[in-house]
Amino acid sequence: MDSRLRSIGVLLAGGVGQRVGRDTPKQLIEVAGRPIIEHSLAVFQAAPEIDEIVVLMTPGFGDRVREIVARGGYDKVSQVVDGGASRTESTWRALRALGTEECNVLLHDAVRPLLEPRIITECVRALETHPAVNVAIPSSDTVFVAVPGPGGEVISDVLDRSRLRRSQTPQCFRLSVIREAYERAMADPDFAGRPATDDCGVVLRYLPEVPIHLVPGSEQNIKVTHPADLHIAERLFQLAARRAPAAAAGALDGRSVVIFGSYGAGAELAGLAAARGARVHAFSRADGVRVEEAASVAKALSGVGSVDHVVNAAGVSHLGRLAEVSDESVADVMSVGYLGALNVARAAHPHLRESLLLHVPQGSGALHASAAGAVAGLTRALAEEWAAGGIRVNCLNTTASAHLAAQTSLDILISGLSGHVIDAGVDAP
Ligand SMILES: Nc1ccn([C@@H]2O[C@H](COP(=O)(O)OP(=O)(O)OP(=O)(O)O)[C@@H](O)[C@H]2O)c(=O)n1
Ligand SMILES: C[C@](O)(CO)[C@H](O)COP(=O)(O)O
Repeated sequence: MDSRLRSIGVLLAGGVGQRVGRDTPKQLIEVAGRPIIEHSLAVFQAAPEIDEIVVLMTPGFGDRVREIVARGGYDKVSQVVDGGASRTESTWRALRALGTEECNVLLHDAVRPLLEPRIITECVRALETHPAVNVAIPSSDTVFVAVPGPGGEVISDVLDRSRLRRSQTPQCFRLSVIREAYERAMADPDFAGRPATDDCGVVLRYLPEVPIHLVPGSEQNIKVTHPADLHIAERLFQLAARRAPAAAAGALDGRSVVIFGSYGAGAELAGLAAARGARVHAFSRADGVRVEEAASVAKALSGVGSVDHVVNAAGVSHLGRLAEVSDESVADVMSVGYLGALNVARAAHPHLRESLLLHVPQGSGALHASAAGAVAGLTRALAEEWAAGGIRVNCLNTTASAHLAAQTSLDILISGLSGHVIDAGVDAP
């Protein structure tokens, strides 16, 4: 088979998200600082195997997707097409929009935003030798058949779990194969009365002679279906950021990074960022820059001009119970710990191109906790306020060593996350 076929990612986003129950379709809800569909778009855009992306969007919301595409520079997107009344109708519309030239088609639920690049790579590789490919994971639950019984439902059969798999997406096909299956389905008067819940189901029913090869999916590749899935997805994105390997050399090539606070994590981060290609500007009290003074921060930043990332690692730590706190400690924690973060954010905004990262001051006790809570709240609110401008805002809350805090900071800067308060825990023993 021809391994040089073009590969087209189709994002199925034509649903209304009834089970999530919001006014807007769930694919437009923000998780980890971006609309869910944008996470999926970003994965397909970044995949070297993908040549083109077609989006099937809920009628009436196409312009929202076009805005996301334009703002994010997702230049592989060739068409945003109105979805149909059901998932299979959306697939059918996508197939009609794809033209006649043979290619690989990867049909993906836009509401599976945690798709791993590895899965796309394996699917496209599998399509070199298989005309149909699905992504699946074993079932950890026992699955049975329920039938109507006295007073409700009863179990009629318990299925053999060792042979059961849970179907995910992308579901991937040679275009001629999936088109043939759908043409037969659309010509079948019984199809509407017994629709398929996925595209492999259509191929299996109408082209049973075509084997559907399986590629291992991932437990993280969840489909946001119910309200609780929004929280699970948010948390999974946070964990992914924490697990990300310290950014590779060159990850910040050509980027400018301003760091306030030149002790501990600030100093370590300056070294790590420079080693990864960034132009680093570090400011501290030693240079006469005091984050608690708005004019001082603004002056430092105006000398730098446009900047890709700004990190506030300046903070005063405080340990102890409120009953034992001195007036001086209260003033320090509030002015450096909280007001400092606010000043850095306000002064950075006009210069900022990519992201702001605020370190929560370290410490313990009620005074510390109230300042930490204020910085976390500031982060979440700013992430929303600045999202339209494409600027991400995150916050790192850690008691780890300066080195681990700096590594985690670097991972957050390049992660694409926004609106996260990342608890980075402690160093591994
Ligand atoms: N008419 C439809 C219905 C669904 N989908 C897409 O198929 C994926 C999986 O569908 P599902 O989770 O069922 O989404 P919704 O149909 O939006 O959800 P619900 O059934 O709760 O309304 C989603 O990305 C969804 O947007 C689609 O493209 N066209
Ligand atoms: C395609 C799918 O995600 C595979 O698990 C699933 O069948 C879609 O079902 P939905 O009811 O449209 O969410």
